[in-house]
Amino acid sequence: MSRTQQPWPPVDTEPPKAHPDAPAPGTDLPQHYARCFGCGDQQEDGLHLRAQVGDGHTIRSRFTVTEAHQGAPGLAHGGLLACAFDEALGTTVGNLLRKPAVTGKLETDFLRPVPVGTTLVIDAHLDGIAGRKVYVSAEGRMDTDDGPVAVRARALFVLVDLSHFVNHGRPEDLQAVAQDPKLLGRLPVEVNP
Ligand SMILES: CCCCCCCC/C=C\CCCCCCCC(=O)SCCNC(=O)CCNC(=O)[C@H](O)C(C)(C)COP(=O)(O)OP(=O)(O)OC[C@H]1O[C@@H](n2cnc3c(N)ncnc32)[C@H](O)[C@@H]1OP(=O)(O)O
Repeated sequence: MSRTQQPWPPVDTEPPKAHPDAPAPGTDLPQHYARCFGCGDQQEDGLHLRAQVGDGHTIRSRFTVTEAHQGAPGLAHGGLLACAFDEALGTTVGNLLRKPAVTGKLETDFLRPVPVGTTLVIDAHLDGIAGRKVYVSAEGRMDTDDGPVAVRARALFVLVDLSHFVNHGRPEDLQAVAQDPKLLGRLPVEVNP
Protein backbone atom coordinates (compact mmCIF):
# COMPACT_ATOMS: atom_id res chain seq x y z
CA MET A 1 0.00 0.00 0.00
CA SER A 2 1.37 3.39 -0.94
CA ARG A 3 1.65 6.31 1.46
CA THR A 4 0.54 8.68 -1.29
CA GLN A 5 -1.99 11.06 0.20
CA GLN A 6 -5.28 12.06 -1.35
CA PRO A 7 -5.77 15.82 -1.84
CA TRP A 8 -6.42 17.60 1.45
CA PRO A 9 -8.93 18.99 2.25
CA PRO A 10 -10.86 16.54 0.04
CA VAL A 11 -13.55 19.09 -0.84
CA ASP A 12 -13.58 22.83 -1.64
CA THR A 13 -13.31 24.78 1.60
CA GLU A 14 -13.33 28.32 2.91
CA PRO A 15 -10.17 29.43 4.69
CA PRO A 16 -10.57 29.12 8.45
CA LYS A 17 -11.27 32.28 10.42
CA ALA A 18 -10.62 32.22 14.16
CA HIS A 19 -13.46 33.38 16.40
CA PRO A 20 -12.93 36.94 17.71
CA ASP A 21 -12.90 35.50 21.26
CA ALA A 22 -10.42 32.74 20.43
CA PRO A 23 -7.51 32.66 22.87
CA ALA A 24 -4.47 34.59 21.67
CA PRO A 25 -1.20 33.01 20.51
CA GLY A 26 0.86 32.00 23.53
CA THR A 27 -2.18 31.18 25.70
CA ASP A 28 -1.94 27.95 27.70
CA LEU A 29 -5.27 26.17 27.30
CA PRO A 30 -7.12 24.60 30.22
CA GLN A 31 -8.35 21.00 30.11
CA HIS A 32 -11.79 21.01 28.48
CA TYR A 33 -13.22 18.33 30.82
CA ALA A 34 -11.57 17.02 33.99
CA ARG A 35 -12.66 13.43 33.20
CA CYS A 36 -11.54 13.52 29.54
CA PHE A 37 -9.17 10.67 28.73
CA GLY A 38 -7.18 13.00 26.48
CA CYS A 39 -6.65 15.99 28.77
CA GLY A 40 -8.41 15.51 32.11
CA ASP A 41 -6.53 15.59 35.39
CA GLN A 42 -9.08 13.22 36.96
CA GLN A 43 -8.02 10.37 34.63
CA GLU A 44 -4.98 8.93 36.32
CA ASP A 45 -3.81 6.92 33.31
CA GLY A 46 -5.14 9.36 30.72
CA LEU A 47 -2.96 11.18 28.23
CA HIS A 48 -2.86 14.53 30.08
CA LEU A 49 -2.31 16.52 26.90
CA ARG A 50 -1.35 20.12 27.46
CA ALA A 51 -1.93 22.64 24.68
CA GLN A 52 -0.87 26.15 23.81
CA VAL A 53 -2.16 28.42 21.04
CA GLY A 54 0.33 29.10 18.24
CA ASP A 55 0.34 31.54 15.35
CA GLY A 56 -1.84 31.27 12.25
CA HIS A 57 -4.61 28.83 13.19
CA THR A 58 -2.34 26.40 14.99
CA ILE A 59 -2.25 24.80 18.41
CA ARG A 60 0.73 22.93 19.86
CA SER A 61 0.02 20.04 22.24
CA ARG A 62 2.41 17.90 24.25
CA PHE A 63 1.83 14.32 25.33
CA THR A 64 4.28 12.14 27.25
CA VAL A 65 3.96 8.39 26.71
CA THR A 66 3.86 6.53 30.02
CA GLU A 67 3.98 2.84 30.99
CA ALA A 68 0.17 2.83 30.98
CA HIS A 69 0.16 3.67 27.25
CA GLN A 70 2.11 0.62 25.98
CA GLY A 71 1.07 -1.66 23.14
CA ALA A 72 4.30 -3.64 22.58
CA PRO A 73 6.88 -3.74 25.39
CA GLY A 74 8.22 -0.23 25.87
CA LEU A 75 6.33 1.22 22.89
CA ALA A 76 3.24 3.39 22.66
CA HIS A 77 -0.02 1.74 21.56
CA GLY A 78 -1.08 3.09 18.17
CA GLY A 79 -4.68 3.54 19.29
CA LEU A 80 -3.57 5.77 22.14
CA LEU A 81 -1.42 7.80 19.76
CA ALA A 82 -4.54 8.22 17.58
CA CYS A 83 -6.40 9.32 20.73
CA ALA A 84 -3.74 11.95 21.41
CA PHE A 85 -4.19 13.30 17.89
CA ASP A 86 -7.99 13.25 18.22
CA GLU A 87 -7.60 15.38 21.33
CA ALA A 88 -5.01 17.73 19.82
CA LEU A 89 -7.11 18.22 16.66
CA GLY A 90 -10.37 18.62 18.58
CA THR A 91 -8.79 21.18 20.88
CA THR A 92 -7.66 23.12 17.84
CA VAL A 93 -11.15 23.19 16.33
CA GLY A 94 -12.95 23.91 19.62
CA ASN A 95 -10.65 26.65 20.86
CA LEU A 96 -10.01 28.49 17.61
CA LEU A 97 -13.59 28.40 16.33
CA ARG A 98 -15.23 28.55 19.79
CA LYS A 99 -17.88 26.09 18.61
CA PRO A 100 -18.55 22.53 19.74
CA ALA A 101 -17.54 19.83 17.27
CA VAL A 102 -17.10 16.07 17.22
CA THR A 103 -14.75 13.85 15.26
CA GLY A 104 -16.38 12.47 12.11
CA LYS A 105 -13.28 10.90 10.59
CA LEU A 106 -9.69 10.51 11.77
CA GLU A 107 -6.80 9.03 9.82
CA THR A 108 -3.28 8.47 11.10
CA ASP A 109 0.09 7.64 9.55
CA PHE A 110 2.47 6.01 12.01
CA LEU A 111 5.95 6.73 10.69
CA ARG A 112 8.18 5.75 13.63
CA PRO A 113 7.78 3.67 16.78
CA VAL A 114 7.30 5.88 19.85
CA PRO A 115 9.04 4.57 23.00
CA VAL A 116 7.69 5.00 26.54
CA GLY A 117 9.10 8.24 27.94
CA THR A 118 8.88 10.11 24.63
CA THR A 119 7.11 13.44 24.60
CA LEU A 120 5.26 13.97 21.36
CA VAL A 121 5.12 17.60 20.27
CA ILE A 122 1.94 17.78 18.19
CA ASP A 123 1.38 20.77 15.91
CA ALA A 124 -2.20 20.96 14.64
CA HIS A 125 -3.52 23.32 11.98
CA LEU A 126 -7.01 24.33 10.84
CA ASP A 127 -7.04 23.65 7.11
CA GLY A 128 -10.49 24.65 5.87
CA ILE A 129 -14.20 24.79 6.52
CA ALA A 130 -17.13 23.67 4.37
CA GLY A 131 -20.45 24.33 6.10
CA ARG A 132 -20.41 22.24 9.29
CA LYS A 133 -17.32 20.32 8.16
CA VAL A 134 -13.99 21.41 9.58
CA TYR A 135 -10.78 19.93 8.18
CA VAL A 136 -7.74 19.85 10.41
CA SER A 137 -4.36 18.13 10.33
CA ALA A 138 -1.36 17.61 12.58
CA GLU A 139 2.08 16.14 12.88
CA GLY A 140 3.78 14.86 15.99
CA ARG A 141 7.54 15.14 16.48
CA MET A 142 9.72 13.19 18.90
CA ASP A 143 10.64 15.16 22.04
CA THR A 144 11.33 18.57 20.47
CA ASP A 145 9.61 20.83 17.96
CA ASP A 146 12.29 19.99 15.38
CA GLY A 147 12.54 16.28 16.23
CA PRO A 148 11.73 13.57 13.67
CA VAL A 149 8.07 13.23 12.72
CA ALA A 150 6.60 10.07 14.29
CA VAL A 151 2.89 10.43 13.48
CA ARG A 152 0.76 12.46 11.08
CA ALA A 153 -3.02 12.78 11.26
CA ARG A 154 -5.88 14.34 9.34
CA ALA A 155 -9.42 14.68 10.53
CA LEU A 156 -12.88 15.88 9.71
CA PHE A 157 -14.70 17.44 12.64
CA VAL A 158 -18.41 18.18 12.35
CA LEU A 159 -19.84 21.22 14.13
CA VAL A 160 -22.72 20.29 16.40
CA ASP A 161 -25.11 22.06 18.71
CA LEU A 162 -24.53 21.69 22.47
CA SER A 163 -27.71 19.57 22.51
CA HIS A 164 -25.57 16.79 20.95
CA PHE A 165 -23.86 16.34 24.33
CA VAL A 166 -27.00 16.86 26.40
CA ASN A 167 -28.99 14.35 24.34
CA HIS A 168 -26.36 11.64 24.13
CA GLY A 169 -24.25 11.91 27.31
CA ARG A 170 -24.76 9.48 30.20
CA PRO A 171 -27.16 11.21 32.63
CA GLU A 172 -25.04 10.76 35.76
CA ASP A 173 -22.05 12.41 34.09
CA LEU A 174 -24.17 15.32 32.84
CA GLN A 175 -25.55 15.68 36.36
CA ALA A 176 -22.02 15.71 37.81
CA VAL A 177 -21.11 18.56 35.45
CA ALA A 178 -24.30 20.46 36.36
CA GLN A 179 -23.39 20.11 40.05
CA ASP A 180 -19.74 21.02 39.53
CA PRO A 181 -19.36 23.19 36.40
CA LYS A 182 -15.62 23.49 37.12
CA LEU A 183 -15.32 19.98 35.63
CA LEU A 184 -15.60 21.76 32.27
CA GLY A 185 -13.08 24.27 30.99
CA ARG A 186 -14.03 27.40 29.08
CA LEU A 187 -17.16 26.72 27.03
CA PRO A 188 -17.58 27.99 23.48
CA VAL A 189 -19.22 31.39 23.27
CA GLU A 190 -21.25 30.42 20.22
CA VAL A 191 -23.41 27.39 20.72
CA ASN A 192 -25.17 27.33 17.35
CA PRO A 193 -22.92 26.27 14.47
C1 LIG B 1 -20.44 20.25 26.68
C2 LIG B 1 -19.03 20.16 25.99
C3 LIG B 1 -18.70 21.16 24.95
C4 LIG B 1 -17.42 20.85 24.23
C5 LIG B 1 -16.80 22.01 23.50
C6 LIG B 1 -15.60 22.59 24.24
C7 LIG B 1 -14.64 23.41 23.41
C8 LIG B 1 -13.32 23.42 24.04
C9 LIG B 1 -12.21 22.81 23.30
C10 LIG B 1 -11.86 21.50 23.07
C11 LIG B 1 -12.72 20.32 23.13
C12 LIG B 1 -12.55 19.19 22.18
C13 LIG B 1 -11.51 18.14 22.45
C14 LIG B 1 -12.11 16.77 22.29
C15 LIG B 1 -11.47 15.93 21.19
C16 LIG B 1 -12.10 14.59 21.03
C17 LIG B 1 -13.31 14.65 20.14
C18 LIG B 1 -14.06 13.34 20.07
O1 LIG B 1 -13.49 12.30 20.24
S1 LIG B 1 -15.73 13.40 19.69
C19 LIG B 1 -16.25 11.69 19.92
C20 LIG B 1 -16.14 10.86 18.69
N1 LIG B 1 -17.08 11.26 17.66
C21 LIG B 1 -18.41 11.03 17.77
O2 LIG B 1 -18.90 10.48 18.73
C22 LIG B 1 -19.27 11.47 16.62
C23 LIG B 1 -20.36 10.47 16.35
N2 LIG B 1 -21.07 10.85 15.10
C24 LIG B 1 -22.13 11.68 15.14
O3 LIG B 1 -22.57 12.12 16.20
C25 LIG B 1 -22.69 12.09 13.81
O4 LIG B 1 -22.40 11.14 12.83
C26 LIG B 1 -22.15 13.48 13.33
C27 LIG B 1 -22.52 14.58 14.35
C28 LIG B 1 -20.62 13.45 13.12
C29 LIG B 1 -22.78 13.84 11.98
O5 LIG B 1 -24.15 13.61 12.05
P1 LIG B 1 -25.25 14.72 11.63
O6 LIG B 1 -26.55 13.99 11.48
O7 LIG B 1 -25.21 15.87 12.58
O8 LIG B 1 -24.76 15.30 10.24
P2 LIG B 1 -24.47 14.58 8.84
O9 LIG B 1 -25.35 15.19 7.82
O10 LIG B 1 -24.48 13.09 8.97
O11 LIG B 1 -22.93 15.04 8.58
C30 LIG B 1 -22.62 16.40 8.36
C31 LIG B 1 -21.68 16.48 7.20
O12 LIG B 1 -20.47 15.78 7.59
C32 LIG B 1 -20.21 14.70 6.67
N3 LIG B 1 -19.66 13.57 7.41
C33 LIG B 1 -20.05 13.12 8.62
N4 LIG B 1 -19.30 12.07 8.96
C34 LIG B 1 -18.41 11.86 7.95
C35 LIG B 1 -17.37 10.92 7.73
N5 LIG B 1 -17.08 9.97 8.62
N6 LIG B 1 -16.67 11.01 6.59
C36 LIG B 1 -16.94 11.98 5.67
N7 LIG B 1 -17.92 12.91 5.83
C37 LIG B 1 -18.65 12.83 6.95
C38 LIG B 1 -21.57 14.37 6.07
O13 LIG B 1 -21.43 13.72 4.80
C39 LIG B 1 -22.20 15.76 5.96
O14 LIG B 1 -21.63 16.39 4.83
P3 LIG B 1 -22.52 17.38 3.91
O15 LIG B 1 -22.90 18.54 4.78
O16 LIG B 1 -23.70 16.57 3.45
O17 LIG B 1 -21.58 17.76 2.79
